[in-house]
Amino acid sequence: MPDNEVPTLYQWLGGIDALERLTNRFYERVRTDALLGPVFAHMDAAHPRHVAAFLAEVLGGPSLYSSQHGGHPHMIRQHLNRHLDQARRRRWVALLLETADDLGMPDDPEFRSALVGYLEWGSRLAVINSQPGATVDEDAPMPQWGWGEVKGPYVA
Ligand code: HEM
Repeated sequence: MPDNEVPTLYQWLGGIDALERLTNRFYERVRTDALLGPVFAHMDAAHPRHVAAFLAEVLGGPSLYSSQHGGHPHMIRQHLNRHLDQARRRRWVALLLETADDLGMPDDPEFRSALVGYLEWGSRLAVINSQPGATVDEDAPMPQWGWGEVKGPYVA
């Protein structure tokens, strides 16, 4: 990457291997969590890999989820009628961030504020899409998330 080029969030966090480490460890914890365990009781063994592919694409990496896993409409479909609530959403976000800390993922203010921003947005949409009457927009584009207001990593 040229020195003056701002990395994507995907590059900054370490690419697909780092994301798969994150989701594998995260869903191990989810399984044993009192609030979230029952919600994910029937989760497929490939679920952590699929979510890593989704996050990779959102955070500026390759279009793995669109090309191999049905794209954004498929993800939305997975949340329909799950009746998720704010308590479960908050636990989901908190556990993911704790797992990122445990794994020593980048914790600079710029990266973490962008990551938290995406997780807040995405998890709130998951709750909305899980309520009775929610429908899937088959043309929904994949979200794209960047550094936001901080514009890039801190350079001393
Ligand atoms: C940024 C937030 C989120 C993202 C990016 C995300 C992503 C995904 C993706 C990509 C899938 C489909 C996986 C596949 O294709 O196999 C999925 C399924 C699912 N998600 Fe989420 N999700 C988010 C938030 C949440 C939250 C907050 C909850 C619950 C508290 C939740 C519960 C579920 C469940 C129960 C499934 C189906 C699991 C199964 O196969 O049994 N998601 N999610």
